[in-house]
Amino acid sequence: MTTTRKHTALPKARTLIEALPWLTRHHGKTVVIKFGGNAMVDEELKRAFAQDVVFLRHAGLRPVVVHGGGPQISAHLDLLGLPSEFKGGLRVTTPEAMNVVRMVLAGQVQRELVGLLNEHGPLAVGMTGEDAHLMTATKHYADIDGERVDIGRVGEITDIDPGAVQALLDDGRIPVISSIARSSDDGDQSGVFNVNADTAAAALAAALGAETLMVLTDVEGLYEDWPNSDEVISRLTATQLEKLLPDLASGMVPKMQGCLYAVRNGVHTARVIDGRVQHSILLEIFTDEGIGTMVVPDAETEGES
Ligand SMILES: Nc1ncnc2c1ncn2[C@@H]1O[C@H](COP(=O)(O)OP(=O)(O)O)[C@@H](O)[C@H]1O
Ligand SMILES: CC(=O)N[C@@H](CCC(=O)OP(=O)(O)O)C(=O)O
Repeated sequence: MTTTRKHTALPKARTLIEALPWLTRHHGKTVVIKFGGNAMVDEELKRAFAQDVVFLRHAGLRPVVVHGGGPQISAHLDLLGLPSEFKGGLRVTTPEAMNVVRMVLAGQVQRELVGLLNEHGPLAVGMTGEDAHLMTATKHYADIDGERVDIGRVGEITDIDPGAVQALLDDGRIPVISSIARSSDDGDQSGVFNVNADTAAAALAAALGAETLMVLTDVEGLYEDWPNSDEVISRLTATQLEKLLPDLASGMVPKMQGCLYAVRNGVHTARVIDGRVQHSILLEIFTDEGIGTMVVPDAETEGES
């Protein structure tokens, strides 16, 4: 090897070695990654996302993908001349809209992610919360200023049966899950519920005993004083987050509620990271330069990357 080649190769080796403690720490651990609809609109980002997830799998972690698709659902409803209305951060879901939600999430967004992951080998298997009783839900009512509001076929998860996901992970596969739940009511003719994907990812992370919940979105993390400042809170405990929850708005509400639920139910860290940054997952897991916001259980004082 010439001296020049040695010089250019060395930083690459250093980067790999920097990852060694994180590889050791995360080996065999389950990571639930929520890929948000707003971070999913860019082709290059989607490809980089798939590469990162496959990298995690080959590095010995057990990644599970739960995907959103809010913008894609809204675009399709718009195409059909149907309205998109949100109350308390959740889509008002008529039975007609429910059909569109299911079609777009399971038939379009999930298929695309499975395809991108499987460009790297026979790894990804798509399913929805309906499959193998993965997610069971009852009707959820929104709480708007203390009032109980009917928002249609939006579900509240009552039970998770993670058996099928565990089996896929044990088989070395990458489960890719759409946030649609079966109804707990056998007499319910419509059969399925629309669940916010952040909520579904958090519930699944807890049920799987995941080490990490990672929520990718279209902002840098949780802003301390949104929309007035772009100061990101880098780390907070469950109790600190609980105090902030009433002041949060729109899409951040289910995200941070999900993070809180996850760390209060056995998940070691819940992170909100910027899905617009290419390879943000690798940066977050394998380098010292953790980005975004990390939520930890109350007892924990020292962080992990
Ligand atoms: N405190 C906050 N910090 C950051 N973003 C916030 C905050 N409060 C509200 N938001 C809004 O939440 C959005 C993220 O939620 P959402 O649009 O549902 O993302 P995704 O499609 O990734 O699930 C941000 O783009 C921002 O507009
Ligand atoms: C009940 C509810 O609001 N469900 C969401 C499900 C998709 C989702 O959560 O997508 P993002 O992660 O891209 O926002 C919806 O219909 O938009």
